[in-house]
Amino acid sequence: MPGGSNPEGAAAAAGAAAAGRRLQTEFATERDWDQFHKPRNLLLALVGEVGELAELFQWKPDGGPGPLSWSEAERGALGEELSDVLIYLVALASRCHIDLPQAVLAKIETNRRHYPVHLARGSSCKYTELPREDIQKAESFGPAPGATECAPVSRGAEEPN
Ligand SMILES: Nc1ccn([C@H]2C[C@H](O)[C@@H](COP(=O)(O)OP(=O)(O)OP(=O)(O)O)O2)c(=O)n1
Repeated sequence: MPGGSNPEGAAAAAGAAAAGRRLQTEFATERDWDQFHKPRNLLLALVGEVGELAELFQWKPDGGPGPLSWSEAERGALGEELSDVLIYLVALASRCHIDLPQAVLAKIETNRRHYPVHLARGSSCKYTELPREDIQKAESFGPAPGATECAPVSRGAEEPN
């Protein structure tokens, strides 16, 4: 079922994305910025904002406090950069006539198919490396030649972020 076990959450996310797209279209149109918002421009702007997001994390020490413990100012910046990424992503999808909410729901279904709980739980393996005899045949996915099976993730051994 599209939306999986939380259809209300998926519907709310789709509604928020649609509202964001409307507001961003209005923002650009009233500034006569549509001329600057070609797909390539929006993609590069998106990548630039991902870089700004990465800057917030880049010199944090390994094992240091994660984003939940950051200062109020840092968390404010985190919210802004995440928003910039989302705004450009939504604009890019719209400019490319991709129905992003619908595409996201469809992709989540694909992800569920690629990573069945009974095979993927506790494992960080790529789906092509999961031991999936039956699904492998059905979908013609096979491990890459020479690929080694990846080890299940041990919950106790997680790195701090
Ligand atoms: N041509 C533009 C310029 C800006 N924006 C919107 C989308 C982003 O949410 C935000 C990006 O603005 P800036 O380029 O000023 O970047 P920042 O907000 O990240 O500012 P700074 O670089 O100072 O952090 O504004 C836009 O839609 N189209």
